[in-house]
Amino acid sequence: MTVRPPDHSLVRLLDGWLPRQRWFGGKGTPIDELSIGTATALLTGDPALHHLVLDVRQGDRVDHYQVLLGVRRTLPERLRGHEIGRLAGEDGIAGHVYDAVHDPDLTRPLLAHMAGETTVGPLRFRHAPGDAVRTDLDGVPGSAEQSNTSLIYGDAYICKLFRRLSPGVNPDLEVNLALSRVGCTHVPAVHGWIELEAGGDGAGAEPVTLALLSEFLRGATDGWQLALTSVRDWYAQPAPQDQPAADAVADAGGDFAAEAERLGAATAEVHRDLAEAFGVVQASEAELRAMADGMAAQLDEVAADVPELRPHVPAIRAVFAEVADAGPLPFQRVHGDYHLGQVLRAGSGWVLLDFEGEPARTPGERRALAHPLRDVAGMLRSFEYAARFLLAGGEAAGLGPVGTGAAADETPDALEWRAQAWAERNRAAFCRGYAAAGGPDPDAHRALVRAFEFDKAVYEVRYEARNRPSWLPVPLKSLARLAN
Ligand SMILES: Nc1ncnc2c1ncn2[C@@H]1O[C@H](COP(=O)(O)OP(=O)(O)O)[C@@H](O)[C@H]1O
Ligand SMILES: O=P(O)(O)O[C@H]1O[C@H](CO)[C@@H](O[C@H]2O[C@H](CO)[C@@H](O)[C@H](O)[C@H]2O)[C@H](O)[C@H]1O
Repeated sequence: MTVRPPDHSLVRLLDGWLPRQRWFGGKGTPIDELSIGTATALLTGDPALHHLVLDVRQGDRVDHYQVLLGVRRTLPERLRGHEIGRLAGEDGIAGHVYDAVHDPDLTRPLLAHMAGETTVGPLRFRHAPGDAVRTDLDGVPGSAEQSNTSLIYGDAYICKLFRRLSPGVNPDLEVNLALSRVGCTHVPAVHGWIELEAGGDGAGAEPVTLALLSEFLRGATDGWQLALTSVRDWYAQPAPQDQPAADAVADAGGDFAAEAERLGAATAEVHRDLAEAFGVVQASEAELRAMADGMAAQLDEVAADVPELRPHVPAIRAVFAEVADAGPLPFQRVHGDYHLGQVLRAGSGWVLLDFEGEPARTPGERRALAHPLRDVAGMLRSFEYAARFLLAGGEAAGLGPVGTGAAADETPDALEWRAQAWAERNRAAFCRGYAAAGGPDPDAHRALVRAFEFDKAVYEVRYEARNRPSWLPVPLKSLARLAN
């Protein structure tokens, strides 16, 4: 049953709550209008569960966000920190309104809906063909601070609730299903999904993907954590004397290069499987020029918002201009937002997650074909991030100072040398693994990789300025080094 409560009181509560959420993509711009697009009661009684799609207008742009609201007459202590506000019968709701993802009594029913392939109002719950989804597990939100909210159901499943909705099938579901079909071993199995029927939010003919239920890889560690452990070991060692940088990093203990090389190989295998699943086209010179223009347009937009980027604009623009002449290139589906936080080291090897593309991009851009070295450049940037963030922003971001090890008393130049040494060793290992497993050799396409790296770093400047200002020095520092 779909209910459309009169908007005012609930809207007022949500208007104050929404911009404070980590996953809210419109930070930095005031909300001009917030209204309820669809409201679906998934559970009535006490507690009650309401599924809402919020229409959020900021200037000319309207985004749609998914929220799950719990309502209880009395709020148990464990849910107090998640209260959004209280309604006394306005909008047909009486009681404490809270973020339902924190209430296992309300996350458990989502599995039962998927197992039963139910339809509730415009919401359709689905499971993978032949899959008997378990219904006895409570979902609790994962600790990762990400663009979406992931509910973890015991050791079995992880259910990603997409927060900002894109029209049509979400690329994460689309790509994971397609890769599973071609036998790719580097993605988790898909168990189910939730979708909103077309027209429910005015998005068009295809249903809008709301959630993706995947195999939970218990015991797997994400690449960012593994890389940081290695970086900390490296900074904890006394400064090496008279030794080539790569050897010094290798001898420091906790070397990550063998894993980086295996990650490069897994990346090339996924690119091969993406090419098989979705095909490859030759991008013309005009298309390459359009790509370079797109990079330059993002550069101008970000420089307008972030003054610290402006001194580097001419040098970056020159690098982008070069890609227009890179010759016809094979374009295909890629990951699109590839970094160390998107890969898990599981017992079976590296697994790639989150094929949604960059959260700030339009749906069309996220699905756009690209050269696979764009992903390679994303991961190369991530090695830079891992090496640098302790120096540039880690302490401010509460992520631990560099001063825990031998590097504590070193000069800025010596620390810079250390960061470059770690990043270079791991970047080289990743590229070696990628090329050896059949990917296009990054060394043979240096101008292209460089342009993709700059483009990613510019994107990161905007991402950090909006979401984690204390991290802004991380991409700015590497841009300062690369551009000069
Ligand atoms: N299948 C999985 N098994 C175990 N952990 C996972 C799985 N999928 C995601 N995660 C964890 O959840 C985090 C967020 O997942 P991700 O798909 O990247 O979401 P977001 O789009 O919000 O960034 C990952 O960094 C990883 O730590
Ligand atoms: O994982 P998301 O899809 O939410 O990606 C966004 O957030 C990422 C940060 O969580 C951001 O990645 C940047 O920071 C990472 C370290 O936290 C680093 O490994 C990446 O290289 C760097 O780009 C990503 O850009 C953004 O889209």
